Amino acid sequence: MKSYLAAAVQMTSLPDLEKNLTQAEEWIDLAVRRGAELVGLPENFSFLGEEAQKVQQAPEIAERTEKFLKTMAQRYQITLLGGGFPVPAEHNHVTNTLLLVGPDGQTLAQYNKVHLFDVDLPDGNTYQESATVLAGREYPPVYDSERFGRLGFSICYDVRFPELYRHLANQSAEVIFVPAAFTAFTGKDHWQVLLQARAIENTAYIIAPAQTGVHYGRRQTHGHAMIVDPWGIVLANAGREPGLAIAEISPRRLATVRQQMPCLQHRVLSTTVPSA
Ligand SMILES: O=C(O)CNC(=O)[C@H](CS)NC(=O)CCC(=O)C(=O)O
Repeated sequence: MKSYLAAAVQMTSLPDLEKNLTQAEEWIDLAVRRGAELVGLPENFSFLGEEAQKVQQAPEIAERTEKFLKTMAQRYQITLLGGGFPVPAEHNHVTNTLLLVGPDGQTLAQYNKVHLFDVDLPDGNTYQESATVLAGREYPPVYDSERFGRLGFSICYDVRFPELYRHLANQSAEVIFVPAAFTAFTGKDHWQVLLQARAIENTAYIIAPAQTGVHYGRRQTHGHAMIVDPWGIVLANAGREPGLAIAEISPRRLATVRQQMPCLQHRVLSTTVPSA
């Protein structure tokens, strides 16, 4: 692992696959021009729309999205993370699936979102992700990248479940992705705090690509894609407009923080690695 630049993309995805992929490529292109070698796209980057429409279009979305990720990774010679996108599953459901693709176009890691967002918010919006999504049943993997360190994965609402991140830390994760489509309502109070908490308690980098703005109807997301360092410092924050959060991931910084704050060495109650 050497020092490198990572980018968390922030975009306003719409119920329009083609437009979203075009928008995503523009941000990837800019991230690469600015030197990023590891680029993350947010949850639902390729389609964000009505649940029924999502399920109906899932076969096309899944096929085009996977192909897009492989083409982009090869074209720009980067390692690319696609935050969740719908992949057809049984009983007219989909999985909310994340993919990590390498510069040769090969799939390096895959994860199906475990925690589904079934929540009635005080602002009147109701979310019932489980109506269309089949929950993943396995812990996310840690992908050991020689270039980028040990990469851990999660998606959006997962960020509220610290046991998932502790599992990743138990597998020696050093850089953890949290691609999200956080609601505007919860995001203003919870998003940054949760990301910093996950970074601090696991002394790991957090790369959090995000959705922002109004997508359709009353669906509005919080934005603030960010990269947080292992001390909990926000290194980059994309704010509210579509754009990028770019920061250096440094193995020296990681080692320094893990020396200054050796809490991972002081684990008492979760030293056994839970089975998947
Ligand atoms: O809104 C949409 O249509 C798109 N959103 C999503 O796809 C996902 C699943 S519904 N959103 C979250 O997980 C939000 C979590 C969250 O916001 C929190 O934990 O507070």
